[in-house]
Amino acid sequence: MQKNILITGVGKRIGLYLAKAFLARGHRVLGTFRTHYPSIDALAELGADLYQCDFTDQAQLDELIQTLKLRYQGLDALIHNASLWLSDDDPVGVDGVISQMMQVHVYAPYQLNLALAPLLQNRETMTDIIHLTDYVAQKGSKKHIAYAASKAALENMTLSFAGKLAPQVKVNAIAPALICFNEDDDEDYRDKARAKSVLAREGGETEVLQAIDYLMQSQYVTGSSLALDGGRHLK
Ligand SMILES: NC(=O)C1=CN([C@@H]2O[C@H](COP(=O)(O)OP(=O)(O)OC[C@H]3O[C@@H](n4cnc5c(N)ncnc54)[C@H](OP(=O)(O)O)[C@@H]3O)[C@@H](O)[C@H]2O)C=CC1
Ligand SMILES: Nc1nc2c(c(=O)[nH]1)N=C([C@H](O)[C@@H](O)CO)CN2
Repeated sequence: MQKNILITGVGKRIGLYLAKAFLARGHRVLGTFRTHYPSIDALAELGADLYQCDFTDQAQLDELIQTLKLRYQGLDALIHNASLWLSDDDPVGVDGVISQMMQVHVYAPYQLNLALAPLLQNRETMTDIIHLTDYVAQKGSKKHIAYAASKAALENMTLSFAGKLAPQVKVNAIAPALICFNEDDDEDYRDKARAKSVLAREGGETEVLQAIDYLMQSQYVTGSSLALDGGRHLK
């Protein structure tokens, strides 16, 4: 059965991988993006409905929400993937770092969940909200304090929304550690990053898709967080 699946941050990497995977299965992908890469045109060619929205701009978020509520009757899954990995010493300054982290990882998911809940409740079967958090939500991070705090808030919202939207909507988190390196990560960084977990490897985007598949097919899991961390907590 074709599902309507909203994925935020589909322009690159994990979000792009997920959008392509669900399109290949014949589902209707609604994708939000900030930067218009060639990948956005490729997703449009594949049939995705694409919406440009910078989640740090409230007016753009308001417009996105109004458009989605007007255009779609129902939603089967809302996957909060969009994220910015800013370090605390980013040139934007500490006030810019904390506000962007909260806007992208907390304000936008909070507003989208509340606004789109009626669409998620307008289905015969159970539907899903999935928050992409991070291992550091539970552990903290010395160099990404604001990032980790915002992901911890997103993790906590998983609990609140799971209680609020049950039994129609399941709400779960996926807490990855090392899924995919960035292009500019040098070998020394990569070696050190892999060594942080007992499995000592990069998880790969497929791990995230498999975790989403598990959560979406489940009839009994909500308010949970799936750790995709290679056993990093065991080190
Ligand atoms: N990659 C990894 O190893 C890990 C990833 N995660 C989490 O998994 C998810 C996907 O990770 P990954 O693919 O690496 O993420 P990326 O940082 O590579 O991409 C995230 C996407 O979010 C978009 N985005 C960033 N800022 C905004 C904004 N202000 N408004 C709207 N969209 C925005 C980006 O758009 P743009 O291209 O314009 O910047 C991009 O398309 C994230 O939530 C991340 O925190 C957690 C742990 C490890
Ligand atoms: N939005 C993003 N969040 C995170 C990223 C990323 O590239 N974008 N990368 C990581 C790292 O993989 C880290 O877990 C290990 O280096 C974390 N979050």
